[in-house]
Amino acid sequence: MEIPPILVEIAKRYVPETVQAQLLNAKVLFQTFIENNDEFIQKIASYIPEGKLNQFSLVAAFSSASVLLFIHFLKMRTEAKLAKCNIKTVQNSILYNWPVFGHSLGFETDPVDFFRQLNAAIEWMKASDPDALYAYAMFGPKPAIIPVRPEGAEPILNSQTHIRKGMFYRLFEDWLGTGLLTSHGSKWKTRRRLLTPAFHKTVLTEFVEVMNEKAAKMMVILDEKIKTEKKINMLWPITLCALDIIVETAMGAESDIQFEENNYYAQAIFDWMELTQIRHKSVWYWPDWIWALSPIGRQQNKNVDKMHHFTEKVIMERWEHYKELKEELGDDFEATYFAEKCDSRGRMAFLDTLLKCLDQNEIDLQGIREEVDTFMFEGHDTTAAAMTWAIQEIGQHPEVLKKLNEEVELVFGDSDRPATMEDIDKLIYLEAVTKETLRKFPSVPLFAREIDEDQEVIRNGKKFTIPKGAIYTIPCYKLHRDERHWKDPEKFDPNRWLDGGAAETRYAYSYFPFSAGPRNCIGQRVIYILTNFNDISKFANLTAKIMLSHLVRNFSWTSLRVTNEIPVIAEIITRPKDGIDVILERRNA
Ligand code: HEM
Repeated sequence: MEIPPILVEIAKRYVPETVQAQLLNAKVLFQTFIENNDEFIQKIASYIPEGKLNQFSLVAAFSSASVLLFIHFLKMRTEAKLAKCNIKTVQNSILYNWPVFGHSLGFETDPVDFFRQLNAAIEWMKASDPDALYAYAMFGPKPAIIPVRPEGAEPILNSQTHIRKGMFYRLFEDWLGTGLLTSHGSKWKTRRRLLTPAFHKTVLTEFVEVMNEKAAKMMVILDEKIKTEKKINMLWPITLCALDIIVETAMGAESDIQFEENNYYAQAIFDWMELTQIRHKSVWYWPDWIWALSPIGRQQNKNVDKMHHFTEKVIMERWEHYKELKEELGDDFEATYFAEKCDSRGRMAFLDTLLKCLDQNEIDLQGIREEVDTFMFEGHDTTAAAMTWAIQEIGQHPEVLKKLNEEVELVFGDSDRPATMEDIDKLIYLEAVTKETLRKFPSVPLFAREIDEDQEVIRNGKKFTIPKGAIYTIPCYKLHRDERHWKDPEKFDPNRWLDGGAAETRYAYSYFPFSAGPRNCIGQRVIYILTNFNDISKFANLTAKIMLSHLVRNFSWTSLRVTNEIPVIAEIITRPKDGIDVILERRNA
């Protein structure tokens, strides 16, 4: 679709440059929609009787105008209410507020630019009003409320009332159904209670063995790589290793995904992520029926079928094994199965805890699939992203790598034995490195809640009201870098987390990479229980620590790019655009 040159000329002369950019953005969005849905549009057109096009267009134009006017009226009413609630929006030059559609059309389509824009909007709001706790953006008549200071996150995260996830999470349901991440109300409460024992110490101790085994395999792969490649992009090997770990720990399925370049399950997961991110950014794909009819929606269905097929097969095989053993062992079953006979290698998996619930009619097979899929989704990419950023920061700070080398030498000496839980507890500096990495790069950059009741917040004598119906969107990445809470927030400084460091007395909501309150990450219990730490500030990511300790014991490396110059993509997960390149060398080669 071409815009008449006269309009282009008028726009160039009289419309400010920032608004011109937003107009171009809207044009790209519209064109992408037309291109991707050509078939669908043709189909709609085929229903219009021949010769009736003009009449049809008139009725359609009139009805559309009425609907748009109504939406615009609702939008204006909401914005007037927000002004009374002391919540403002950003200047149009940062993010344009369109009639009817609000800010939704003004968001950058490129994920790196989108994230920069969001962060710039938060900075602008803080600079323009030092007392501001929140900013809003409109998605048509629906407001998204964004805390711009950590103090604004506390009332919602801490609440037992606001536990419903934001509407964006619906886009994960084609794969995850309504499992722990996406469900709410009594279903969520029941599932959370059922799943908590899956993180019991006996289950988790088995994981250390799996993690060591998979990390050792990654060392073999890296050894092979450095023979032929000068610079190595670490994102891919780390992601595959994390996926290998979660396939075995969640499902108990023997997995060698790291060595199988074309593994169909891994491929389906990566394709699903990519297409979900496209859907996330494209409002027109949100209604399920448009998505289902669109070519990429159909492609996505195939990915979902593949992933469900894989999980269902594993669940059924393990369930049959469970039932057979139950019959064979009678009264001894419980003690034997959970102690040593879960599979031929005597290993427990999250799935085994769920099978017991199935046996006691507390969950059905579909419920089990939802939860296993949820662990797959939440468990691998989060860890892989954190690891990747840690490797980047370590490779850019030789003094950090030196301290890590000294620490692993002290704990492991020359031995290449697997890491035990006791070893992991002793790696205090490595723990500080993982915490600082998750401060600068929390794996989940944004998370959201749907507000079911008005929530009042009083701060420095000023009252803010987060209205019912708002999507409350928490920019974890930006709040972790708040200059009122962290000195030199852009600096990577693991010393903050050592004894006497600034993090010891920090405000709790200035750092929450695992979220906080009732809907926090159930995966963090892995660390919590195993290490017997009573203080939440002492957790570290077990998987990341085991994988990183293997890496530090075997290799040294230098990062080829400066961290703060790497473009960050923050859609579902915070990751470096194009991964990270390092020069990797065998230690003591
Ligand atoms: C570095 C590693 C990880 C980070 C940074 C992380 C972070 C988070 C965050 C921020 C949330 C809240 C998300 C939201 O409200 O939308 C969450 C939820 C969750 N995480 Fe993790 N996670 C990690 C690892 C894991 C692992 C290893 C598992 C499972 C094995 C896991 C399972 C879950 C589940 C099931 C939820 C939903 C909990 C609920 O709503 O009740 N996560 N995680």
